[in-house]
Amino acid sequence: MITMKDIVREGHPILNHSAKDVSIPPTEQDIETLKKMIQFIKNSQDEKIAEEYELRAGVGLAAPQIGLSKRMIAVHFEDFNNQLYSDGYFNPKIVSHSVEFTYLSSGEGCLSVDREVAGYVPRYARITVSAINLAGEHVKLRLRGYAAIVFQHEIDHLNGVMFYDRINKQEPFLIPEHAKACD
Ligand SMILES: OCN(O)CCCc1ccccc1
Ligand code: NI
Repeated sequence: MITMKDIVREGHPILNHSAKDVSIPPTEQDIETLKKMIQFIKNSQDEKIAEEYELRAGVGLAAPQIGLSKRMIAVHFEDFNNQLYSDGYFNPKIVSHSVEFTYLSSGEGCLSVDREVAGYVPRYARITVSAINLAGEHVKLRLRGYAAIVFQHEIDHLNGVMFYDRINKQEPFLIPEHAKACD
């Protein structure tokens, strides 16, 4: 099982590099890895397991965070309408996005960043993501609000981008233009 010792922390170069596409169809090993990533996220949200294994709660995970420079992400969370997102994706790609931006008023954190970084992280308010899910289906996800934010945070990891790279250095709490808080 994946635990915090497997999570790569900022400063490790893999977090600043673009990851490689997974060859399709994914190998048994890629599928196994993605299943373990989903399980880690679920475990991190289970009070007992998280306490027992000292897991930091997360809503998503990208393969570079476990030292694998491959375009794979896992998510497990409910959005503000209680819609559950729980799956793994190979080669997720943002194929279109809104002009409008959104952001979490509480800012963002990251399992690979052991410190608070204050400020708003501007993200597209709506995105369309094409990907291959764990079941091997080509899917097209139309995401908005919190779901759009989580997926952008994870896809950023595949491109070597950390959430704090997007915070306005001069004015961290500057409201981005055409932006509305998502919470
Ligand atoms: O990359 C996964 N991660 O570090 C876990 C937290 C993900 C996250 C996503 C959106 C907003 C806040 C935090
Ligand atoms: Ni992260």
